[in-house]
Amino acid sequence: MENPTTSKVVLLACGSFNPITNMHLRMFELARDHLEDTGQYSVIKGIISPVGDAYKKKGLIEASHRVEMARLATESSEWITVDSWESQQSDWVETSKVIRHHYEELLAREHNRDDVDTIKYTKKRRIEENYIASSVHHRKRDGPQLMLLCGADVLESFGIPNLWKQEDIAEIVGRYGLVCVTRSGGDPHKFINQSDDLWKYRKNIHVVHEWVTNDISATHVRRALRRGRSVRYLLPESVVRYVQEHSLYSAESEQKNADVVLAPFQKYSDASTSG
Ligand SMILES: Nc1ncnc2c1ncn2[C@@H]1O[C@H](COP(=O)(O)OP(=O)(O)OP(=O)(O)O)[C@@H](O)[C@H]1O
Ligand SMILES: O=C(O)c1ccc[n+]([C@@H]2O[C@H](COP(=O)([O-])O)[C@@H](O)[C@H]2O)c1
Repeated sequence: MENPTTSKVVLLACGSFNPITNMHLRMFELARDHLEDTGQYSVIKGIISPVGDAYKKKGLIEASHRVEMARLATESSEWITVDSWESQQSDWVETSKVIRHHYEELLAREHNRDDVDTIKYTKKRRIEENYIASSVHHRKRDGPQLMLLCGADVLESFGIPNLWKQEDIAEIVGRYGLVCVTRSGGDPHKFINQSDDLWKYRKNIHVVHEWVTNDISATHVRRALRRGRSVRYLLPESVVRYVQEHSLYSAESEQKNADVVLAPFQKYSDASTSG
């Protein structure tokens, strides 16, 4: 049964997912536990949104493979899903626009649910129309919240000059909210404290501490694969099989986009390929 005192939350994670790792999945579990522990939130859904090919990060393999691997990885989850909208866009889409897209979808779905509920209710008790109108209004106000879920490296990338637009950061953190999972080497609390922009919105930033130092990165996985090393237990078994069946991640695939002249938003992605 839904708890009327908690706000429903949908978590959205954006990234390359090249390929999806167990840590990406764990990030969702950690975030859900953390938010629900506060007693204020109920996490109803997680969405993984792999970036499109136009992101042109070095070594980024085709979106169709990355989306399929994410689908396989989440097959057994009751609440984490994959959405291919972002990956299907021909141009790179800024994260603020990806969030907006998903928020609109969420509102549209809520709206449809309200319509269905209203019809059911009207059939049952036609005379109480005023009550129906007010309850619909109330539900909209209390509709699900969408929060961006990321690792500390993404939060810290907010500080890289000319990477993110200031108004986008304000929109993401101020309007939607952020859940940030610690990653070895980073200190999100310190970073928030040192940024006036983030400090302003600190109440909307939920820092989740991962106590088990877990340095799985997609970069590490790709490196192991091109060296013919095992990646078992770093990735879900179904993803390991998919990688093998399609012979993904070789020295050649790592050179994809190596000659691309980087746009400002890609400078971070290149620098982050160090894990
Ligand atoms: N080990 C980890 N701990 C915390 N967050 C993580 C971890 N690995 C990935 N993430 C987060 O998952 C999201 C998607 O990450 P991404 O696809 O860039 O994976 P990555 O492992 O960082 O990739 P790469 O090594 O290719 O840069 C980002 O928000 C990132 O911060
Ligand atoms: O919206 C922006 O300005 C922006 C700037 C830099 C990076 N991003 C997003 O951040 C994510 C970074 O992923 P990755 O794999 O490069 O670490 C990816 O989804 C990018 O689209 C977004």
